[in-house]
Amino acid sequence: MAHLLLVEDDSTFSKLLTNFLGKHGHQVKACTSIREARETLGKGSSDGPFEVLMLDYRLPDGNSVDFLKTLRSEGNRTPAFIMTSFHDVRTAVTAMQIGAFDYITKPVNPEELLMVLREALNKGEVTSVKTAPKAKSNAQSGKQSLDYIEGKSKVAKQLFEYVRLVAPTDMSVIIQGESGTGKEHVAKSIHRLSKRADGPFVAIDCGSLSKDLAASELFGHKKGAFTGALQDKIGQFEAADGGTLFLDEIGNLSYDVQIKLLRALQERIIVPIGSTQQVKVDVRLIAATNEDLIANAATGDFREDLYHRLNEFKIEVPALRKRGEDLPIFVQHFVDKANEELERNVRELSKEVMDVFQKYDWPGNLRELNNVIKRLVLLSKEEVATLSALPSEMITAMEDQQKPAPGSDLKALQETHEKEMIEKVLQEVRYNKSKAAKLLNIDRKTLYYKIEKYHIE
Ligand SMILES: Nc1ncnc2c1ncn2[C@@H]1O[C@H](COP(=O)(O)OP(=O)(O)OP(=O)(O)O)[C@@H](O)[C@H]1O
Repeated sequence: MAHLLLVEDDSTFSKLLTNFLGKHGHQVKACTSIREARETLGKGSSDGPFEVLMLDYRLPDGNSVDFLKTLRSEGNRTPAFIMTSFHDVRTAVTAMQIGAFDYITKPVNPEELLMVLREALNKGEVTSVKTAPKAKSNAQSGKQSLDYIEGKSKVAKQLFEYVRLVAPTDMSVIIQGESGTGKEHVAKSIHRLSKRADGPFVAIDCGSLSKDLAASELFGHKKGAFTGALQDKIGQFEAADGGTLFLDEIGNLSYDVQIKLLRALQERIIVPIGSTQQVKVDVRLIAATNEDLIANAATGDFREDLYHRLNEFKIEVPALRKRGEDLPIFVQHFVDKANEELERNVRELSKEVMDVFQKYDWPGNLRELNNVIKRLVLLSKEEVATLSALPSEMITAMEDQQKPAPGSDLKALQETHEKEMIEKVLQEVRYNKSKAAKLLNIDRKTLYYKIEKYHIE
């Protein structure tokens, strides 16, 4: 049995969900607004602690992405997922960057809800630090992990050429790319192919670090350095000694922490908070961002000197929509993975599903593809997954995407204008085609051609 907090303002849906989850042995506390949820999560409330937060995206007093951002900045690490309409998927993708465990699209499918809940419960507390297992030997670390797809497209080949080129050096690297494109995967590849492969790979999600705790997380602290520092703590810089430190969403670090980071990089020395002792560290830094750090530097949000220190080498990870022939390769990979995880036996996706996938623009990139396929596999009873297992909103969204926005098709606009003009002039000259051609400044042959083209009577 798990203790869950549900924040949902639709009371009928909230009751349904509470009953359904209750039948599956969970205890649900339901709130209807952010304010109520804050009170429930607040100190002294007898309802907590909660194991998972289930948040409707649109709430009467705000949206749950902002709410979650605040919770994470206050140090709350309870796994959370957002329930959203398909049209808000882009927002849900942002939510995952700030530490939501997953998102689920409405109307909520019960099996899918239980799957996401199970995964959230298995994951336990959301941490900002993810340590990859140490590579066992040089020979092994040189190989790509089985979970890793390189792809065949031109952009994929170039990406891995850069990875192989920079990996053996000790250069700092900035990995830039949209959310979910696989930046962390690329960072791990660089580590595995580097001379540090036998050392640790420590990944920190700067997006989910609270401002106050970021410095202590990175550089460690001494007992009593601040309220709550009950014992000495080693920072992740020290934990990554001899290996690679991967800072995801680096643009989120505060200015103060950026200064400390620059010093650590330049002098290879860190000083834990509340300590006077310098600690020598040997760490290679890889940073990832989906922001334009140069633009942030121009506005003063990111230190330019730190940017240049990090930018010894830059790698762009392409968006899924630009990876063309890689899509079917990733699809098969994620289908195999989902079959294994969910004990299903989906062989492939139908041609219609693949057509939708090819046309869809995948704002959440590989992460979104992985999620959509997991749901497809979960909901498919047959060996071939069909359109019926796709959220209908995805198909509609894809169709809307295909249509040009009103007024944006320049050619159609020009043609409409041209037709109207020819009709007007022809009326003015009482259908004397020679006169009309003269006034329109075209020859008679062209005028005849256009009259036929636009079906002008
Ligand atoms: N080359 C790859 N082969 C197989 N799976 C991949 C690959 N790249 C990424 N993935 C999968 O796609 C998902 C997103 O990858 P990852 O977390 O590395 O993206 P990211 O760009 O770092 O995301 P964010 O911007 O949110 O930090 C993960 O589930 C990961 O397992």
